[in-house]
Order: sequence, then C-alpha cells, then structure tokens
Amino acid sequence: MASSRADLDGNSIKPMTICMIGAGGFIGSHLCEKLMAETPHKVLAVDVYNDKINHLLEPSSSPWAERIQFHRINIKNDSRLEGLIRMADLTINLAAICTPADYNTRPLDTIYSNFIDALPVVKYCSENSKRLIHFSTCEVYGKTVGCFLPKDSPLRQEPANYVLSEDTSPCIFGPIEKQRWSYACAKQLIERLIYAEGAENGLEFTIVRPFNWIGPRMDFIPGIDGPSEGVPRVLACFSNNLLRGEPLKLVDGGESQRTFVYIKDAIEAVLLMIENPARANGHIFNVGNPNNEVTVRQLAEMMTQVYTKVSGEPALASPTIDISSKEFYGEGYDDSDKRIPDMTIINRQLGWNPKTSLWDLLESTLTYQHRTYAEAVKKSTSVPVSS
Ligand SMILES: NC(=O)c1ccc[n+]([C@@H]2O[C@H](COP(=O)([O-])OP(=O)(O)OC[C@H]3O[C@@H](n4cnc5c(N)ncnc54)[C@H](O)[C@@H]3O)[C@@H](O)[C@H]2O)c1
Ligand SMILES: O=c1ccn([C@@H]2O[C@H](COP(=O)(O)OP(=O)(O)O[C@H]3OC[C@@H](O)[C@H](O)[C@H]3O)[C@@H](O)[C@H]2O)c(=O)[nH]1
Repeated sequence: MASSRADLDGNSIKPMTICMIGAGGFIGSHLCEKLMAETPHKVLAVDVYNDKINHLLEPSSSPWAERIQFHRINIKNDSRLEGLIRMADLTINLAAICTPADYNTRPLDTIYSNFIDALPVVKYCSENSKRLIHFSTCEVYGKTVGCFLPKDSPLRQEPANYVLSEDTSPCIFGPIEKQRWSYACAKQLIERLIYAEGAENGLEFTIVRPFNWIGPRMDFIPGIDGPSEGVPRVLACFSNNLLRGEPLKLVDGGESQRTFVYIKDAIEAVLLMIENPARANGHIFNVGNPNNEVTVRQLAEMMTQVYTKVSGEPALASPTIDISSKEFYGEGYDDSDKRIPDMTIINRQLGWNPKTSLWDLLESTLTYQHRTYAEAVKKSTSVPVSS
C-alpha cells in the first residue's frame, strides 16, 4: 500500500519496521491508526494495555493484519525489549506516566517512568545504531520568564519573555518541594542524555515536545473506563463533568493559559519526522498550535457551549466552580503559566503547520465523548428502583 509515496526531498520512502513503545496510549493509538491506514510500514506495538488499539489488532482479516503485532511488555523488566529494538529500523518511545495528578502524589513512579525506565531504550538504540524518536514534553520549559515580571510590565508583551523556543528558552522549574516538577525534570534529564548520546556516540535521534495534544481516546472517564477516584488530564476531567451534568472545576481560578492542538494535526507532524530522517535527526521539535491559546476558564466555557450543541443537553446555570490546587491535586502542585510554541524549527525542517481551530477540534472530540460515554454514564448514575 502507498509504497510509491515520496519524502519531502522527492526520494521514495522505503517500508520500515517501527518498534513503538507506549503504542497502546492516546498518542500511540492515533499514530498506529495513521501508519496502518496510510503507509506500508510495520509496527511492533509495545505496551501493557491494548484496549485503545484493539480495533487495529482484530480481526485478523483486516488489510493491515500482517503489519501490526502487539507485545504485552512492561519495559521496566522485560528482556525481550532489546530484541524488538534490534528487529526494528526505528524506535519511538511514548511510554510514560504523564498525568499531572501523579507528579506530586507519585513522584518516585513519575521519575522512574520518565527517566530510569527510558534509559535502556536509549542504550539499546545507541548500542545497536538504531534511530530513536523520543517523546518529551512542553513542560520542560516550565514557567515563562514573563511570569516573574510585574503584572503591568511592558516587557511581558515581548515574545522573548513568553514564546517557548527549542534552542533559546531556559527551563524554569519551581523548588524541589513543589513535586509537580518531578515529571518535567525527569523529561529534561532524559533529553540531555539523548542529546549527549548523539554528540558523543552518534545516536540518530529526534526529540518531540508535544504542547497539549487533545482528541478522542485521551485518558479515561473516571468510573467508566478508569478508576472512580482517578484524575485524568483537563480534557477528560471537563468531559467527565459535562457527561455527568456537574460544574467544571477551575483549579486556582482557571487563569493558566494553554495552546491546544488537535491530535490528528499533530500526528501528521510525527509522520513527517518518521519519513524524513535527514530533516528530523538531531532536532528537538515543538509540536503545538500557537493559534489555539485560551485560559483554562475560556476552555471550560467553550467546552460547555460545544457540548450543549453536540449533546442537545442544556448547559448548567453555573457551569464552572473554583477549587484550590491543594484541594484538587494535593500538596506540592504548581503550574506552567503560559505555553506558546515557537514553530520556526518544525516549519523550516518539515514544513508542518497545524490546521484545526479549537472550536472545530472540540466539536469532533466532544461528539466522540458523547457517543462513547453518555449511555454508560447515565447507567452508572441511575438509582436502582427498590421493589
Ligand atoms: N498528550 C499530550 O498532550 C502530551 C503532552 C506532552 C508530552 N506527552 C508525552 O507523549 C507521550 C505519550 O503520551 P500520551 O498522551 O499518549 O499518554 P498515555 O498515558 O495515553 O500513553 C502512554 C502509554 O505508555 C504505556 N506505558 C507506560 N509505562 C509503560 C511501561 N513501563 N511499559 C510499557 N508501556 C508503558 C501506558 O500503558 C500508555 O498506554 C508521553 O511520553 C508523554 O509524556 C504527551
Ligand atoms: O479539572 C481540571 C483539570 C485541570 N485543570 C487545569 O487545566 C490545566 C491543564 O491541565 P492538564 O491536565 O491538561 O495538564 P497540563 O497542561 O498542566 O500538563 C500536561 O501538559 C503536557 C504533558 O506533558 C502532560 O500531558 C501534562 O503534564 C492546568 O492548569 C490544570 O490546573 C483544571 O482547571 N481543572
């Protein structure tokens, strides 16, 4: 299939085998879908779960049955990992604990998952001269320089004080007791290690810094396909509130700003990295949508409007409620104030630009959430009638 496709320099793309670690997660499931539907590449899909890619694994009569293989492996302790990396041309590492509710409450698991568990992957790629695409995060930038300036300072308006650039922005984290930064710090150290493997041992690598990719299959709805007490990322938290007809909870007033990019746009960028190694190797790429910036409060308001449209359910009279970060996340939470990605490098190297507006991506995502979960939520909340 599609074997006559060409890369950005006009060379034909040879089919490759990709070892994808964390393939059963949100991003992995979309990347597997894209690779199966539009490319001739093979995927060795490694994860502890496969619910989000089951539709690709079954039935065995599907057109791509020969091109995707699931390996239920915990990379913490499985000697089969090196063999899979050796069989592949390229390894993509997505495996991580990456939900903020875990960073301050399970800091050890967070650091082990994002740093220690990634070490063997880097080592096997380096020792076997295999290319690596590693998923880092926009959180490595931490806070912006601008947030330390007085609220009325004109310097806050200077892009250098808030736009996050791969080659020039500093990484600014809070103190150690703010354990929120355990994740960002572990991701930063693994980036530095990969970069050093490139510099000293010639590892061919690409580092991806996703800026709040969102869309269908992100995380879980508590009490439906995840633990009732679990706290997923904001898209799933707000979806859960909307499905249950509860007010959306704004942490510390919902003043933090984020830029959201549609998962399907972002996956296009990853495919360009996969198929254009000469342009992607040795680079760190921001992948986000600078045009989709909102405060969390604005996100809550827009999601409420969109959900009313797609579900036909009326909005609540008071659709949001404020909550302190201590009450919501516990001790040691802290936040990134603002996240605008500089798009210069990805634009220059891969010619990639995001396309989907925030309204449009929320419309397709909330249509999916409503279709997938509304019935189950209704059943779970209906009180049984006693005879
Ligand atoms: N979604 C985003 O917006 C975003 C933003 C920044 C960074 N990232 C990074 O992208 C990557 C993927 O994120 P996602 O949103 O798909 O998260 P996800 O939690 O949906 O996916 C991660 C997957 O890794 C698997 N995994 C974790 N530990 C494992 C282990 N020891 N062995 C095998 N599998 C393991 C999990 O089971 C899960 O399926 C992560 O590294 C994350 O830090 C994502
Ligand atoms: O119910 C909620 C959930 C979250 N929030 C707020 O919404 C904002 C976004 O929260 P998310 O859960 O999406 O997580 P963050 O954007 O802070 O971090 C994410 O960014 C990049 C990735 O590495 C990770 O996926 C994650 O760390 C935060 O300010 C958070 O405090 C709410 O106000 N209410």
